[in-house]
Amino acid sequence: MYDVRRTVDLVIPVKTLDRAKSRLVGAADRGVGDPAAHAALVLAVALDTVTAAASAQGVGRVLVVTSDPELTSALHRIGVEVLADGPEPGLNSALRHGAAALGPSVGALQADLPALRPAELSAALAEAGDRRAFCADRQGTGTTLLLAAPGEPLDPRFGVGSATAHTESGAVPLTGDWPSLRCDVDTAEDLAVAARIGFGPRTAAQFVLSA
Ligand SMILES: Nc1nc2c(ncn2[C@@H]2O[C@H](COP(=O)(O)OP(=O)(O)OP(=O)(O)O)[C@@H](O)[C@H]2O)c(=O)[nH]1
Ligand SMILES: C=C(OP(=O)(O)O)C(=O)O
Repeated sequence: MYDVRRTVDLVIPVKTLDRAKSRLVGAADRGVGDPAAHAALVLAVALDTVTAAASAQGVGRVLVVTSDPELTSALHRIGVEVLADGPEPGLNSALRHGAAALGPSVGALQADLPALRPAELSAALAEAGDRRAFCADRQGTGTTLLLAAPGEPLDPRFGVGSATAHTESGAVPLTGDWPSLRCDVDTAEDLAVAARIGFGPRTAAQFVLSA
């Protein structure tokens, strides 16, 4: 068990399945690039991420911000809350829109963590305590998790170089050894690393299907 002193509501953003994870097109079907195979992979990765996050100690509500109808239906089937994108376009706007619908203690989690272990997310919440904090990706340049201090705005600064941007915004870099929380999948190499950690069941099934 972890010393998780507060409950954090998480917002998880996902583009429409045809636009999301463009650098992974072809990864699920040996380079063919069939749009249906790509959508199925992005869907599986998102569902594995959300399911793991929702079961982590210290996580309260999980809200996915997306305007994708297929993902929305799949999330509703497993009892996950969904909010459509607001009027402002873009990732950080989607995060602010989601955070505004959640409680006083909020965080943002990336949707592309197919090997996520709930215990590693709980450990990150425990290390953060009541501080504004973030977890960098395994390359150290991006961000997989941003936590606002209780009662403070999320103030998300995701995008290229977000680890630096979050540090400059006063967020403490979390230091734990959490390979599954740090392994977001943008490239085929990231997917290979996540596979070695261990995919969640839906993502694993995509690769069995394409084998
Ligand atoms: N709801 C919502 N989610 C977004 C938006 N833009 C990006 N995201 C999500 O935010 C996360 C990071 O986005 P990006 O790094 O821009 O894109 P990506 O889908 O991860 O990958 P690439 O297409 O390969 O760049 C992903 O889960 C995206 O699906 C947006 O406008 N609305
Ligand atoms: C948007 C980000 O991630 P990625 O490009 O890895 O999806 C980020 O790390 O801020």
